[in-house]
Amino acid sequence: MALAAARRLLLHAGSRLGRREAVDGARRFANKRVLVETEGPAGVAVMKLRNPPVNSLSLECLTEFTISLEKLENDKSIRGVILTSECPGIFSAGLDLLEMYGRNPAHYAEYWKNVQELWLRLYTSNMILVSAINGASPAGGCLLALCCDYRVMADNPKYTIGLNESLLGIVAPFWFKDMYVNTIGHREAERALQLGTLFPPAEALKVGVVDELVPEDKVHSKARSVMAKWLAIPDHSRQLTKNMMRKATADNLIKQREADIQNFTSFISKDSIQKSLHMYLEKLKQKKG
Ligand SMILES: CCCCCC/C=C/CC(=O)SCCNC(=O)CCNC(=O)[C@H](O)C(C)(C)COP(=O)(O)OP(=O)(O)OC[C@H]1O[C@@H](n2cnc3c(N)ncnc32)[C@H](O)[C@@H]1OP(=O)(O)O
Repeated sequence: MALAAARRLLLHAGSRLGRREAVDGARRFANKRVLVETEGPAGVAVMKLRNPPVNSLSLECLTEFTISLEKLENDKSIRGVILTSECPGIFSAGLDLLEMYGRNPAHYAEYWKNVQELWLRLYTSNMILVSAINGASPAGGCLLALCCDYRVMADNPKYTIGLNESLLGIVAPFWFKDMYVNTIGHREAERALQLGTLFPPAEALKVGVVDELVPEDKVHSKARSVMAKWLAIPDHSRQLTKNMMRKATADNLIKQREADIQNFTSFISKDSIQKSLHMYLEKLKQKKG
C-alpha cells in the first residue's frame, strides 16, 4: 500500500520536474536513485543509476527504476534508452542483499514482485535498450544488462560481469537462467551458472555476455553510435521482431508469477539460505580489512 502511494507521488513529482526542465531543450527527470536525461530530436534517453555506493537494487531503487521506464515507454518521442551508472566503477551490484536477509516473508514477497516487474518491463520493452556497462556487474547487475538489445562494456579488467548467484549459496531463478541461455547458449550458461562465473571483459566478450568492449572513456560515445544504428531500423518491424524473439521467455514467467514469488519467499526464508547470505555479507565486510 505504502509503496503504491510512493509510486503515485513519484510519478507526479517526476512529471512536474520533467515539465520544468523541458524549457532548456534537453529534458530530464530525476528520482533520488535514477536520473533520466532525454535529448530532443534523436529520441534517446540516458538513464543513470545512482544508488551509491554500489547501485544495489533496493526496493526503492527498483520502484524508481520501474517508474522511470514506464514514463519513458509512455513518451512516444522516446525510441531508445541508454542504461548506465553514475557510481564510479560499478554498473550495479545486483539485488540488494539487505532486502533478502533478516526480513519477513511478506517483505520477501513484496521485494520479489518488484524484481519481477522491473525485469518484465525491461525485457519486453518496445524501446531500443543499449547498456553502457561502466563498472562491475554481478548477478542482478548482469540481469539488467542482459535485458538490453546491445551491451557495450568498458575494457577494464577490474570489472566483471556474470550471474554469480551460486557463489552466494543461492540459485538463479529460471527466468534469469532462460535469459542467460538465450544470450550465451546452453552449454556456456550451464557452466557459468554452476560456477557462478564473473567474467572479466575479454572473456565476457568471447562468451557473448557482452557485444563489444571499448576503452572506459568511450563507453558512452560507443553506446550512442550503436543506438544510432538501431534507430535507423523502422520501429514497427524491429519491435515485432524483438517481441517474436522474447515473448516465450517473458510468458514463461508471466504464467507463473505467483508461484515464483512463493518459491522465492520460501527459499530465501530457509535458515540455511539466510546463513549463506550472512556469511557472504560478512565476507564483503571483511574484504575492506
Ligand atoms: C528461487 C530463489 C532465487 C533466489 C535468487 C536471488 C537472486 C539474486 C540475484 C542478486 O543480484 S544477489 C546480489 C549479488 N551481488 C553480488 O554478489 C555483489 C556483491 N558485491 C560485490 O561484489 C562488491 O561490493 C562490488 C559490487 C564488486 C563492489 O566492490 P567495492 O569494493 O567497490 O565495494 P564494497 O566495499 O564491496 O561494497 C560497498 C558496500 O556495499 C555493500 N554491498 C555490496 N554489494 C551489495 C549488494 N548486492 N547488496 C547490498 N549491499 C551490497 C557492501 O556490503 C559494502 O557495505 P558496507 O556497509 O560499506 O560494508
